[in-house]
Amino acid sequence: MMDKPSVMEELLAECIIYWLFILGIIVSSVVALHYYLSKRRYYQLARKIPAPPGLPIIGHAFNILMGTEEAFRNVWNTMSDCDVCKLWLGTRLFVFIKNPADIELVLNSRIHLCKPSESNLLKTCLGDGINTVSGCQWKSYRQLIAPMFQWSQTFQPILRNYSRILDDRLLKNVGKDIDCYNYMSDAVMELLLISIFGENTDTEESKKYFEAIQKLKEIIRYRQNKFWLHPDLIFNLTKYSKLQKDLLRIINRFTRQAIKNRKRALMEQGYGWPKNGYFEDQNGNIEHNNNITTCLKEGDRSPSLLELMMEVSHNGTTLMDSEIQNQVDALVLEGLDTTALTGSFFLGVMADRPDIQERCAIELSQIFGDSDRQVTFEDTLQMKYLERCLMETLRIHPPVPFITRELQQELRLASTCLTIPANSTLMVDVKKLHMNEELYSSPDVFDPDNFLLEKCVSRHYYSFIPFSAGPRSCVGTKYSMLSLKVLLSSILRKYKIFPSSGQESASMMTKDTRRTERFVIKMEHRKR
Ligand code: HEM
Repeated sequence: MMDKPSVMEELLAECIIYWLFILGIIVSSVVALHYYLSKRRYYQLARKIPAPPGLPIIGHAFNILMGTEEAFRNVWNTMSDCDVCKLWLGTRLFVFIKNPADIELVLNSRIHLCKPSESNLLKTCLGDGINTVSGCQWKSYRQLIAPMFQWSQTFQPILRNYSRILDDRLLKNVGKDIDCYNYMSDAVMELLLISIFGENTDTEESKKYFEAIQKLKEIIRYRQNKFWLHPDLIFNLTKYSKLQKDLLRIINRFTRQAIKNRKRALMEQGYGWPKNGYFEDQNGNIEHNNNITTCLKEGDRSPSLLELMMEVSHNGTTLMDSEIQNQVDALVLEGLDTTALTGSFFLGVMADRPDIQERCAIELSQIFGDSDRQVTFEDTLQMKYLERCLMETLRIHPPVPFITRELQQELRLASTCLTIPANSTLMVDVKKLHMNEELYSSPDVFDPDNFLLEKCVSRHYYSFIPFSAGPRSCVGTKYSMLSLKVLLSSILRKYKIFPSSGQESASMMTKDTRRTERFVIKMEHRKR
């Protein structure tokens, strides 16, 4: 049997507990004070920024728990009266801006180039793509990839082939209800397949790859909006975790195989594969790797983006296979949904506004006359009215409604005397900017003349930023405008578009921030 503790021992135990308690209070006070002192400026600056009503301590987390749409709607209402607005998510600060002068300060800067930590979710799935990394790594990827998109003409033979494929598919749908988004995303998918992976890639595997990328994007978006799903520990308990793993398996298998196939094809043509900027010829001699593009350009086809990436060398280092894989996935991820949404909304508006559709058709008949010939790059340069309609589509319905940055340094705004603290997440509200009455006289009305030259020059340069602007803007801008012109002009030259009965008016859906509107249209042959 154990002896009962003596009075002395009991006193000693009480004393220890007492001092431990005191020590605990001191340590937590020091930690809290240190946190407050280190963050004092952060909170001082943040306090001055206007906000929609929130709760103490948790801020707007409750709103976000109800769904980000609700939280963003609050921001939308608050921002009707002021250019800046904040949202608290626990201790994380999100600041929304919509004034072109402030936007220019951020997007044009060489300092504020970092993506916020939410993009880490994308990074953990698809690796270090140009769209998620920051710093030197981003700079070197950007220097490699951006020039590949300067060669609009090199896409022309591909686009020409493509509009023929599109014609066949359209013929099958004449007179039927067509879901614009499904239709456009199939079309853009094929286009991206040809441009990125080269020819003969329209297989079951490639369809699965694109489907997987789209589903993965949905899962990532869902997870980004539910902050309690951010830690892997919790996310791994959900059904989405398994689905994500399956999708990643499909994506990785497809891209790896595509790289392997292109390498084999190039080797069969007499080119070995480059090692650190060099390649082996058939006799095993090592030569500098600078003539695959030349070889392909001199042949009867343009190099695909994958081939360009495989070839490209920078500062003596070649992209590794895994890096190429990440960049290819990043391009598909960024390019598919955005281009498809724009085309879909454009078709919805055309169905809704026969007057505008007719003006496009007249412009196209002036370019092509009665000819059935395929569209050329030069033709696309003459499609001025169609281009203005596309820009107006992107104004009213920007596929990327928020452009985000993690601020590494404080940012003093130009429009007010407010300063946004370092380490906050900046959200450029593209939709709100494009709906500003001071920039566009009737912002809710679909009016392609908003993009007449004289109107454009009288507005602030950063009044229209669907592709963002500055050093981190979209690399696919020219590519997507060119491909949309080819796709949409091919449709409007031959077909008249009508709304399907019961269809919500596309040109009136200006206030809604939803991303994937569904428009159903009908097509009939256009009389020459
Ligand atoms: C209508 C079509 C498109 C729109 C509206 C659009 C819009 C955007 C926007 C707003 C950004 C964010 C830029 C920033 O953070 O400042 C972006 C980035 C990007 N886009 Fe696009 N995009 C489109 C099509 C494409 C296409 C077709 C591709 C490629 C095939 C592409 C590739 C990229 C890439 C790689 C980035 C990341 C650039 C970087 O971080 O340096 N985009 N895009």
